[in-house]
Amino acid sequence: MGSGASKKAESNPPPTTSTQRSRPSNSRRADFQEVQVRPSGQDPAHKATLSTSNMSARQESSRESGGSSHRNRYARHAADPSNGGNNSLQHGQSAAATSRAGRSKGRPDLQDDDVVFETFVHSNGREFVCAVRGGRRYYLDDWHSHEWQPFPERWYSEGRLVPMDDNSQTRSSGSNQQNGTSESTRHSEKDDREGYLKHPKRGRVETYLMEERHYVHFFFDRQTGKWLRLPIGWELHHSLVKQMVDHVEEALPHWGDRADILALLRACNYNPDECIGTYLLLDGDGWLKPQRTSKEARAEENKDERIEHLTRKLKQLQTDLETERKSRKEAEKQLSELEEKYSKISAEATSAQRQMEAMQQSRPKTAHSRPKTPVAVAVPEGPTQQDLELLNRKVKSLRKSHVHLKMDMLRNIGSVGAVIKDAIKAAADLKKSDVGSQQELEEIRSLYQKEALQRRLLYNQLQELRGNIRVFCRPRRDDRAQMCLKFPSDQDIMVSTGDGSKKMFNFDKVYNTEVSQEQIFTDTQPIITSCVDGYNVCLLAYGQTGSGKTFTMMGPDDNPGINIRAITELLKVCSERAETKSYNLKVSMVEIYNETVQDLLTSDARTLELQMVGNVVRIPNITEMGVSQVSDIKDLMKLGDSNRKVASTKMNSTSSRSHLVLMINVEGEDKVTGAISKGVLTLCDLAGSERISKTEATGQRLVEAAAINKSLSALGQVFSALRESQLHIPYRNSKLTQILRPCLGGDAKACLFVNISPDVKNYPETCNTLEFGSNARQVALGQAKQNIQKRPGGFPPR
Ligand SMILES: Nc1ncnc2c1ncn2[C@@H]1O[C@H](COP(=O)(O)OP(=O)(O)OP(=O)(O)O)[C@@H](O)[C@H]1O
Repeated sequence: MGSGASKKAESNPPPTTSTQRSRPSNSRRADFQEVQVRPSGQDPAHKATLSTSNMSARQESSRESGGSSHRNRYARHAADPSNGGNNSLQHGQSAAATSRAGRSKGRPDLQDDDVVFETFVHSNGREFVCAVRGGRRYYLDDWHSHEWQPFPERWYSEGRLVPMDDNSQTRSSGSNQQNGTSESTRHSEKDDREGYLKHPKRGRVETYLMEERHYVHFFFDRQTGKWLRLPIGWELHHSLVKQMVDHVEEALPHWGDRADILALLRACNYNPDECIGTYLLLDGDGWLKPQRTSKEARAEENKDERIEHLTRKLKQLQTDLETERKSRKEAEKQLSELEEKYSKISAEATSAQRQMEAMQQSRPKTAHSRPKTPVAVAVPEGPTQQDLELLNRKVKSLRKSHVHLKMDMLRNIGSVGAVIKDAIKAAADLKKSDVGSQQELEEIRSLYQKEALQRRLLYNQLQELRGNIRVFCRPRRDDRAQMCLKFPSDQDIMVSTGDGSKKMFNFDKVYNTEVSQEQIFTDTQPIITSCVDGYNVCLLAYGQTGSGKTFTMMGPDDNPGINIRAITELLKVCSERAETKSYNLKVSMVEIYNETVQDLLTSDARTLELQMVGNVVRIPNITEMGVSQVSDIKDLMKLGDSNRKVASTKMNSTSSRSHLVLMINVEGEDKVTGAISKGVLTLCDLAGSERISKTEATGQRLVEAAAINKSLSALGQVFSALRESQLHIPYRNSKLTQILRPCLGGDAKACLFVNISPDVKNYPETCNTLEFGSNARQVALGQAKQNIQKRPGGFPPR
């Protein structure tokens, strides 16, 4: 928001009062103006007038009453959707009402006089920082002029108000939900992530290159001692992945190709529902289906042919079988008929035989007893010889076919027996393999136990690979304060109050109040010095004013902090490697004050512009000073320090209201291979994170507070987005997050110091700081990458 914002405000002048008209247009009054913003329906006589003096008086009374422990970043309570959401803040009065609603709901300590910061997103895409105090809403015309203007009534219908903490959510729930970028960003900068493609059916399709964070599945290769990417074929055997693929396959049974499913699952960041959704959304799209190779097509065609051939063969066999069955039935019928006939004929033959025998017995034995003339004897008609022979032949053939049938039957019974035998054998095998599986299971169990042990050993290595932000907690030494801290272990810290409430936090390292500067540096030394090997490294100090951030980062002259020790150590490491590598150390120092980046290594504290090109942040014209010996460092720090704006606050007369960012570029060239490594060490002393009511901020201090609130909220939003692997990481929400982007973008190593006060009076702020640290600790940036190139010239400039 710069001159453009001012112009817009000028072209739509808000209602002004006589007080406003009378002041010079170029006035740099750093205060709220006396205003008359009359909410509709409010009695015109009931004009609230607010001036610097009465604001201060209100604050003083609020502070003295000891009730104002509200932290401005709790502004979200004021816009609780249940209270009507952002858009329900129709005017100053309702803002106060909402504020009160928020107080009664979530923060009983929220006072009417507390300042609530918001962002007004105008429908034209521009954004303004707003502040609500005492039921009145104001907007900041320009970070440089520090002029708070009364919020124009008509703007309520021209845009929306967003509590500062919820910026990212509102952005993504707005009209740009799909691409995750704000309109304002689009208006103000050309975004090279936007693009389009031409789809044969859908026509022009808008595209956006999301800065997505993805899970990547690795396995540990013992041979190389490295974590390698899991091939799809292996991953399909992983139980968790298998479950996901099963889940998708169950929902989309016709898909069939498990590798294809897994590929889309990977693309959907292992979210089966998203995978199913994507498939269903694009199903039927010719583009989605992979092209068949000619081999696959041939195989497919052959398969169809084969199936057809086999079907034909099967049909033929079925017909043959049917014919066979019929003929067998017929043969059986014939057989039974013949058998019947045979038994009849043989019965007849037997009776004819008997008759013949009887006739022969009754014939006279002598010649005279024999009649002289032949007598015609009536012989009963029986089967002839021919008949008998025919019959015999038939019987024989029947016996033959009977034997055939019997053999067929026996053969069939034999094959059924073989099938049964096979089944029994298979069942036995199954039983055996079941026993085998049990043994295998036992082996796997013991293997798992071994693996679990090994895994514990590999945990630290994994942390390194995942790139979790390492969070160190350092409480300030304060001998006069009543301690509210306990240190159960070197990774745990317990915060307790007099009323007995306790909170436990866990960090990578928790120091006690006695820890030395040297010890602090020793613990961060390996991370810091890795920038000599081409890593981007970032160290941040976060905490309320006076908690020891500057002490930790800069430190006093006789007991220096991380900044000076780090550069000294880098010089030492570089000189140790001088035989094989030549190094070049360049230092830049900037301050981010009121959303303006200022170069601290020029006497005029020049304002710098940031350029975001893809993932790269450029700061053209930034002063870079070479450092070759330890004495250079102190001169450089002094120069930067003298240029730094230090605003006094009541809590700490030297407390800084700006972020100090020290960047050390370490470029090394291998004398043998010519390979160039380029690492950047970013050391950042953040502005105090405390609520503004405690610092009694008015006027210019209020503008500073708004800027600090905006940037630290933006840092928290970046952490949250990274932690939740959101599609859009809102780096562009503040200058601080833009500058820190290379350190929080996925290939750097990051360390966060949460500096806290041990004083029981600071309990709420201490808890807020520790919560911020806990959230940051869950952020995984991904494996840090070395920036090494064979030839110079390929590195993106900062
Ligand atoms: N560990 C410590 N041991 C001794 N003194 C300390 C320690 N930490 C901080 N102090 C002292 O406390 C005072 C406030 O510390 P410091 O200025 O570092 O706070 P800060 O968090 O940087 O505040 P600001 O936000 O204003 O920059 C200083 O006088 C500093 O010397």
